[in-house]
Amino acid sequence: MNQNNLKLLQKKFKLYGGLGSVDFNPNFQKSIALVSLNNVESKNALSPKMMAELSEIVDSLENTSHDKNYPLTALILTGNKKTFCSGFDLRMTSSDNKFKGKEFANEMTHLMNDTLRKFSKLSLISIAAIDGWAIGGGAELITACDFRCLSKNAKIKFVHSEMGVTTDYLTIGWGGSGRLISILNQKEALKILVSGKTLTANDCLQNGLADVVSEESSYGSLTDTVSINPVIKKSLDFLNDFIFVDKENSIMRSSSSIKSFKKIISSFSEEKPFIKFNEIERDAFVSLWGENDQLMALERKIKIKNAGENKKY
Ligand SMILES: CC[C@@H](C(=O)O)C(=O)SCCNC(=O)CCNC(=O)[C@H](O)C(C)(C)COP(=O)(O)OP(=O)(O)OC[C@H]1O[C@@H](n2cnc3c(N)ncnc32)[C@H](O)[C@@H]1OP(=O)(O)O
Repeated sequence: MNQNNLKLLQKKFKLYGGLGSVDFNPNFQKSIALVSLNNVESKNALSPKMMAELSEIVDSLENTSHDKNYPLTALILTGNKKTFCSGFDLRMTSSDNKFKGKEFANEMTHLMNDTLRKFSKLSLISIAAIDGWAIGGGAELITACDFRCLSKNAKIKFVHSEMGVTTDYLTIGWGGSGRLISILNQKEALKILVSGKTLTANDCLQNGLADVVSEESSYGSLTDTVSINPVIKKSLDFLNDFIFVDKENSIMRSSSSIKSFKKIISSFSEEKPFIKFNEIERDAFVSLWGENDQLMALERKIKIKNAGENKKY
């Protein structure tokens, strides 16, 4: 979608309105942002207004400024109060018939497809911190993240095949099936999508949809005090292992290297010829070589070598 059409859709969806908000905290933790879905009365369903907000946040994410010592390299996507997200806010359909129409379905799928495609291709490492339900469009959202951390009470359900009233125009509309195939495989994705089975944390750990499980679930509202939200805390631990060489002393890995790897990996897709993929990989390598982060890393290595007995290089 071109940028002008996207801006028009964002504007239109803001006017369509609805309850709730998508909140963005770029300085949640060193180098990590937090995006949270807040529409608690409807289990964090996304209203049109929230879709526009999410789309704008994703657009701004690549350029968000951050503490210069800890450039933004990762983000957590979560839902407020013991639920991740229950998909599209179905209350909209009783407030106005246009939300039951094909025109709206078409706009929604364009906006959400664009948002989640961009989200999954961000140069930031993303993790969905999932407590309670991720259902319908909510299940599709978690497929846009690189990783998923589930509480033991999490439930994932691609409800689409069950939605008798709406399946003729609201099929799997936010790009989740393609992404589910790339996370799992065609056979597993087919089973999950067609059966609409509710997947527990254990199911997801077994089939590979979950990367980590928190034995505790969250106790209450989401706050910046991560210690009271175990799913967020577990997600942070998971991310910090990627980001820091030495967590105790807050020594980061090269942020440009992390972001570059994320860009390279997310640019790979089966439709793209390998040659194109190799080109992207090559360009990234050349652009990093000789830059500050690499030179500093080399210097660190040389110091270690000179200090130690191992004189291989
Ligand atoms: C491409 C997107 C599109 C798609 O194709 O799938 C969609 O996303 S359509 C929406 C798909 N989502 C659903 O079908 C989920 C519907 N909700 C449920 O099945 C259940 O509510 C739940 C999520 C499994 C939770 O069940 P439970 O814990 O028993 O809570 P309640 O059912 O009592 O819910 C509390 C409260 O929240 C309201 N609610 C829940 N989901 C939605 C929603 N998607 N839109 C609007 N409101 C929602 C529910 O009605 C309750 O409200 P009150 O009765 O006023 O308390």
